[in-house]
Amino acid sequence: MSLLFILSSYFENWASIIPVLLIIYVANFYYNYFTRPNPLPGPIPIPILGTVHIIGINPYLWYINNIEKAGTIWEFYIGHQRQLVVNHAKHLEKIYKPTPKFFERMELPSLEKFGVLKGLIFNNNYSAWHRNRKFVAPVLASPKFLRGFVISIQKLFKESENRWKPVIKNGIEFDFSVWIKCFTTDITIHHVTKQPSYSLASFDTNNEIVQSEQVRKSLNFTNAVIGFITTATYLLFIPSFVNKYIPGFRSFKEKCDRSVKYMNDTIIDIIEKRKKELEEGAEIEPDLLDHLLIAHTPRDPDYKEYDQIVPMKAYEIKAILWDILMAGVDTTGNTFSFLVYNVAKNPKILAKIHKEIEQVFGLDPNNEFTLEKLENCRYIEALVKESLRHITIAPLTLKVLEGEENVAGYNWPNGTRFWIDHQTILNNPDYWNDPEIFNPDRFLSKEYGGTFEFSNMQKNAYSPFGGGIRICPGKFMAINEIKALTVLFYRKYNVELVKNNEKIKYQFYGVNQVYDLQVRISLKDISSFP
Ligand code: HEM
Repeated sequence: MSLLFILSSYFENWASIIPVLLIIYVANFYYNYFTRPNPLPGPIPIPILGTVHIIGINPYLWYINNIEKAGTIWEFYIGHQRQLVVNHAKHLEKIYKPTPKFFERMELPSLEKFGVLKGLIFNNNYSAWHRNRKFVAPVLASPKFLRGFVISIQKLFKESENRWKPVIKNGIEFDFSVWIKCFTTDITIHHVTKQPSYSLASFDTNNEIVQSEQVRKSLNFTNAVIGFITTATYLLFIPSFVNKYIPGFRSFKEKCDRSVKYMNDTIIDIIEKRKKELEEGAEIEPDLLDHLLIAHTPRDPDYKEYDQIVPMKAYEIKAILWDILMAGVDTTGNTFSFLVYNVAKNPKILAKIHKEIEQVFGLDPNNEFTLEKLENCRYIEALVKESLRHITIAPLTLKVLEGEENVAGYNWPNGTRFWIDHQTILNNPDYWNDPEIFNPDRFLSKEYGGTFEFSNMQKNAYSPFGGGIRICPGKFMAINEIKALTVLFYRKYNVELVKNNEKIKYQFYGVNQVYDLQVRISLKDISSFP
């Protein structure tokens, strides 16, 4: 204030101080930039925007164009905040240690008011996060939960098949990237919250399902779920100053806020309704919501009278459901789109899939199958792993350092932000033979006809689900969902690209989002099995 006072006495009015303040701000910004410790390669930032104007919201694309200069660790800026990008597995050793040292993630203060930062993904309070993780992670990985999930997937797929029935004889064409997003949205909403969800029915019927109040509400909710990941990415990469004061950005931010509020209110309604049903004696089902509502209460089959653990509060459950809806939809959906594209391009891989399906499930393309059967699909498992490696849907994850640490040969202060560049690590020729080639055999042992280069791999070179204490808790759910979908499609249908010579199109919005993937689905001649 006193500086402003002194300055104001030199100028005739307040407005004339503004350019001087700006000059001071810019000079201070560049002084800090040019004297920063451990200068690394990266684009030079400008005040307020940082490097967003050069690299957009996908630092990976900037990196690809500047790979020679970048080295194994480089930097970019969001506003005035320095960000480091690590793209070598050898630098991950300390970051993935099972300690809270790299626990913190990005801050999204604009979502604070909705209470969604109190779950897992964006929770930066270690003890609150730890409590939630202990409730959630064991359920998502439990055979009981996964068994029910595999059955739900088959039921939902059957519904789509029934709608295809009248037209499938001549084959059907549609944008697979949209179909799969509807599928993963419905299955996640249904299996996590038990609510009916109609986005797949709406897609299959070209929006001609009966628009009852329930359907309309459900579709609004689905749109909010799908839009949320874009919102979160936007809030993360666009500095808050820009969102607050620049008109176009401000109105977009307000629209995001309305959608987040709608999603928030709907999730609260779902929890309250189910809580009441359970209190009135409804039967417990093996989904996540019921589990979280009853855990450590007298209705919990493992309940002990002197249990010290306090049951989950509604606000904690809300934040967790929010997380799962956000993390479970686009991730699996886009991974499966990449898989479908790569299988369509590789007839030899398709033949191996058919062979394994015949061995494990026999020739009946309508059999209901179990989680245990899926576990026997070694080739399909390798195929899923390779899909996650070749173009990984989560190319970047952020970890924030607490305290000081030496990473990549440099000492870094408290609060340093490390982005792990999974896409580059998963495609580094130092770790992978011909990484650009889509080859599931690299994950398969020699005994099963593979090359198994995976077994000699550099530590941490394969971490599409992240690593350390915050490794993805939905890993088994995702892998089983993609495996089940692979079986359901390829045992019964031909899945071809409409434009076979076109490359897959995708863009980074929080995850790599595939778009405009036109496919043709037709009934397979079952006798064509090898
Ligand atoms: C192909 C599918 C998926 C991929 C590639 C993926 C990848 C990731 C990655 C890279 C992280 C960050 C881990 C880290 O910080 O080191 C993460 C976190 C997370 N994922 Fe997934 N994920 C997938 C599917 C799912 C599914 C299906 C769910 C839930 C049903 C889920 C729930 C979560 C949650 C809750 C977190 C935050 C964990 C925490 O901070 O403690 N993910 N995932």
